[in-house]
Amino acid sequence: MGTVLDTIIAGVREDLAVREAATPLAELKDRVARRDSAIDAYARLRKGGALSVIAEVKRASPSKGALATIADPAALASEYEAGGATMISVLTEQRRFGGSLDDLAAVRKAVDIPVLRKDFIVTPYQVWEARAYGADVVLLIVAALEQTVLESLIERVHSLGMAALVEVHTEQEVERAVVAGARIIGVNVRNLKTLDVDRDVFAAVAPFIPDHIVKIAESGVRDAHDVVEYARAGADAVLVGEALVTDSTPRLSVANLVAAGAHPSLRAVRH
Ligand SMILES: O=P(O)(O)OC[C@@H](O)[C@@H](O)c1c[nH]c2ccccc12
Repeated sequence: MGTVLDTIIAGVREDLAVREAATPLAELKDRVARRDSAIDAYARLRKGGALSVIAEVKRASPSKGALATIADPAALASEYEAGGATMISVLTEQRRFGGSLDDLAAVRKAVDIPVLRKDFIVTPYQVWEARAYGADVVLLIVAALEQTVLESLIERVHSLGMAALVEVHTEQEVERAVVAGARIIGVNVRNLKTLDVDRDVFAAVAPFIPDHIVKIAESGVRDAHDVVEYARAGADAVLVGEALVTDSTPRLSVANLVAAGAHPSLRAVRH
């Protein structure tokens, strides 16, 4: 039996085959050529001493099923932006997360901050697709990719002017990410085999990430306290999904998380 990750990727590949048959790569390339260039997410995340909040548009998850009825993803993203989010993450995987490329395009039109395509990217076609639909950043999951594939996907992402958020779970995966040329690394504290969240994983793995690389703590943020803990452990940014999509006041909640990450007591640990 394969893992949850294997199952998700099998579905992603099936859906991808349908889109590839409908839209040739050449057509995507034409659309990419007509777009404005991507926003420099690396610079935005690096800028300023304060911790950045990346707010996610997430309708469902494999662990919890449906999370929220998001009638208007663009409106939600605008609330996140107004609350002070540095970047918006949009789930585009359909089967388990209920997302779509239409969500990505809608969010892109609504906000002026970088937008991340959160999906299970395994081929260059999906990278072109991300750019064609307006993504500035693409998620690449080390555990899902052979080293040579990871390297070539990072190169493709960079060559299209985008940034790669390279997701890891362990020290060994950090090493693979660094060797492959990652500039932004996210430690996902959700175990992709058991789907359990263990926030201590960030503090255990982050010290192995070199200083020049942006460090993102992914998953499990419930409140300001969790943000402060991740910041103390060296996070430059936190990526928050469930807590925000299930909140009735997302703008205020983002603002609270941003304020927690900017607290003066964190200045000593942030450089
Ligand atoms: O909803 P949470 O616990 O705040 O987590 C957000 C984000 O980290 C999570 O959605 C995520 C992290 N890595 C992923 C990879 C694929 C899909 C989803 C994810």
